[in-house]
Amino acid sequence: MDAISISGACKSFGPKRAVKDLDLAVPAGTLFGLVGPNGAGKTTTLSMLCGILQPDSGTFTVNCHDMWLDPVAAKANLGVLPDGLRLFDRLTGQEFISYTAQLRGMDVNLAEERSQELLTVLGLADSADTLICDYSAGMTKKVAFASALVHGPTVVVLDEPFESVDPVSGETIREILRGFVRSGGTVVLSSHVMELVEALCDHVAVLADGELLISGQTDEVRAGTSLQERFVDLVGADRKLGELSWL
Ligand SMILES: Nc1ncnc2c1ncn2[C@@H]1O[C@H](COP(=O)(O)OP(=O)(O)OP(=O)(O)O)[C@@H](O)[C@H]1O
Repeated sequence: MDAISISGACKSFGPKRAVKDLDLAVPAGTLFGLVGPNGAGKTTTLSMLCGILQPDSGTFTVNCHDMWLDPVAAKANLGVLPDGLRLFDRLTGQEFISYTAQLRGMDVNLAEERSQELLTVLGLADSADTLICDYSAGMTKKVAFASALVHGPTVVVLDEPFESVDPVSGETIREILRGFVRSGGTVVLSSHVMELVEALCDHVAVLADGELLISGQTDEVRAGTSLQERFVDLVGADRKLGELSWL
């Protein structure tokens, strides 16, 4: 069964066709990496999937619920770490995670308990009572990550979850995600770090210029080489362009 299914997705911004008739299926219980060059359409695709950005056309389902026809059902078991979305930064980390949990209908005591647990696991216990506006970029990312998990979703969509995050916290996040998938959850994440995606994700899709170039098990996509090499081959980078004669 597919936890996520995208079919015929299109989105343009004026003349720019950011996503072009994209089909993508994410099997349940997988750790799925979405990679692509800058401007490939990753954030646009994930934003449409999560109900943040209105698509021009296409269907987006989460756990068989249509995100745009039945958003309440589709979002019920979904956790989202969006890229660049503002948090309520006049709340402390503890308040924000707890508030998010309560918006999800959780009991206040459980919300407080889980937010403290998440802050501790993510190394933010000492900053639990600091306002988010005073957090560093990595701390803010970790609080947003915690708020994506606090209600115990079955599917999580994470746009660049490792960006700005220190190596120790990065390993903690990877451990959390591996454990989540072992217990039956599904993860979709975008990243520019090929080594990380190759080591962490069992499935990967490569997007370029709004189109899906390849999708499948990581070993199939790698095709006997490294994901980095395969990615560069697929997106057709001209290595000579990296040479600056005057430098
Ligand atoms: N709100 C917007 N208005 C106009 N153009 C946009 C908007 N959002 C995205 N785009 C354009 O759509 C294309 C896809 O952008 P998107 O952010 O989805 O790419 P991405 O793969 O997430 O890139 P990156 O890896 O750099 O984060 C880009 O050409 C971008 O300039």
